[in-house]
Amino acid sequence: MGGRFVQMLREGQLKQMLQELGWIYHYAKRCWGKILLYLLLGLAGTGLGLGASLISRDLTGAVLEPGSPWDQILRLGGLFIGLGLAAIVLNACNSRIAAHVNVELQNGMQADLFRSLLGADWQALQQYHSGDLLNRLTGDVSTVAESVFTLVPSLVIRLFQFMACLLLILHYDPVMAGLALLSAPAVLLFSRALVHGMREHQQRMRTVSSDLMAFQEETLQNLSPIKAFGLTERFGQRLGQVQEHYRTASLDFNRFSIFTSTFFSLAGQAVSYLCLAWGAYRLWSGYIDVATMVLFLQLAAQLTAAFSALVGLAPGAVSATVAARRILEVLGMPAEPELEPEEQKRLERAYKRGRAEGVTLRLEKVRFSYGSEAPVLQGADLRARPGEVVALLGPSGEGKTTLLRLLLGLAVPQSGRGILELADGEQLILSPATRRFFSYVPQEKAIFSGTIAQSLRLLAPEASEEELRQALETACAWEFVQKLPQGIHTPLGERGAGLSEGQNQRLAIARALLRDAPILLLDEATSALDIETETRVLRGLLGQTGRTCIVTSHRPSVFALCSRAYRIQNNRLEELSEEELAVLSQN
Ligand SMILES: Nc1ncnc2c1ncn2[C@@H]1O[C@H](COP(=O)(O)OP(=O)(O)OP(=O)(O)O)[C@@H](O)[C@H]1O
Repeated sequence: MGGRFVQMLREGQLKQMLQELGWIYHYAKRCWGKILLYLLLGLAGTGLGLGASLISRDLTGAVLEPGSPWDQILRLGGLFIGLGLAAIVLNACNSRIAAHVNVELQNGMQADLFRSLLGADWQALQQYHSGDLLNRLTGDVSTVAESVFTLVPSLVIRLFQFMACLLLILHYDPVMAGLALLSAPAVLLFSRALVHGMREHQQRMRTVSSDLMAFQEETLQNLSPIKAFGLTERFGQRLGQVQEHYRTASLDFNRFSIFTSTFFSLAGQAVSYLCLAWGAYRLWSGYIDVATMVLFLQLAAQLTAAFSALVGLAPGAVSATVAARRILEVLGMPAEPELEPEEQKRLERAYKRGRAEGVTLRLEKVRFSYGSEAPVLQGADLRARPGEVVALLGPSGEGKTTLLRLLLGLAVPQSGRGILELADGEQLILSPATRRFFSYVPQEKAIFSGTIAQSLRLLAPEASEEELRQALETACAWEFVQKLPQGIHTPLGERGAGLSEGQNQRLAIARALLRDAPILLLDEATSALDIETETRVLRGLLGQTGRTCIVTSHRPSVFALCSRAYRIQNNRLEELSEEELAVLSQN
């Protein structure tokens, strides 16, 4: 046994499980008082139930006994009803406590996980499917929260029952106690294989349920193209395939569970028969009387039941540790670096100056690749001064968006550096902390559900209605917003549903303007607009003095408004001459 234990320890499995249990304990600790109260009330409820059974016996005896005094019958009857009512009240209290603890634990874990996801390194997050993360946020969190509540009290109660029975048997007959414990070595012997098998099955179950959620989430996100391409039938079939994986994993797990529970039931039954045989022998030999024999049999049965119940807690515990591991995995993702308080103060001061005097953006010899893939950029140099509008152009997939991610500190260069330079020459290395210098209009739809005003105030919570109107006017959005029946208070659906692509883009531009940051990044931000509206939007935007602007686009109409341009091609960033830019603008 010791060898197996050491082997498990060496493999790290036990260490991992202890780490997971420790983490669950860390959460359970927050609600320790309530869990204890639940446990005590639960035990009191059990006591009341037993008391009611004893009183019912006395009450029946008193009713059947001719000439029993009425006041005794009434007293016992009152007591019986009182105990029944008290048990109902206790049950209600416990159900309330359970709800409190469950919600508290679930919310606490979810909030931590959510915070960790939002603060995680962007590149690390790319490894996960959002459906999988959603499954961890909901399914895994709920599994762990429930386990804290159901497992801990059950474990205490069953252990108490087990020890009490064992001590009683030990008191009357140590040999019988030894026999009753015979199934324990079998359990310990198989515990490693059992726990290992259970974890494997649980992990597989969690993975397939994540796949299922990821598939459903992606399907719902893409309902329009699925319908447009007539793919509803195909997606129905694909759901069937993913469900088939889920079904196979569930049934395999079920087979494993049946096998293990049958094994333990057989072991328990064999032990009961042994106890029965031993008791019969002792009775036959005249060592014990029939009453003691009956007591033994009852205690042995209870002991076996408590033991089976304890073993029965294992799947729940393993499921909780597997879910905890999946949550810990996300919590353990590398976080974006944070600044020291001194650095933070320096950044605050620099930000104020940057807003007033403008900021120069520089990339120096930057090399970047996604993971171990081929580099997207090598030796990239770029400079954009305050008041300049710099275009980034290049064939699709060459790295324009990637370059903006580097500027935003989402992606981190493997070598070289990105710098923000203030008017007095002070330099700040690009990082997540320097993101506040930027306003950004992404390529994809990025309007949240809620009213137009709520969406705009996301970046400027204090903005007045007049300021919102001005930003909408600059982005050429006011012309359609003012025609909406509820104006800026018009509610929008998911990802700005209810507006056209071009209208969504103009809202995103207005929102970016409200941020009032010294650098503006536009990633194909006007691609859905007609040339005339695009020119008006860009003129309004770029006419704002002092801002440093970087614009990615494929359109000549955009280049005509730019001061300088860089082309990304074959992993290189090359500045265009004035003549080249002029030729491009006229194409
Ligand atoms: N998250 C990512 N993980 C791995 N590779 C990526 C990721 N995003 C982009 N890439 C790869 O990096 C390269 C540059 O992509 P990027 O989106 O920067 O191109 P782009 O020039 O903006 O394209 P487009 O004009 O089509 O928007 C592409 O080859 C793409 O496959």
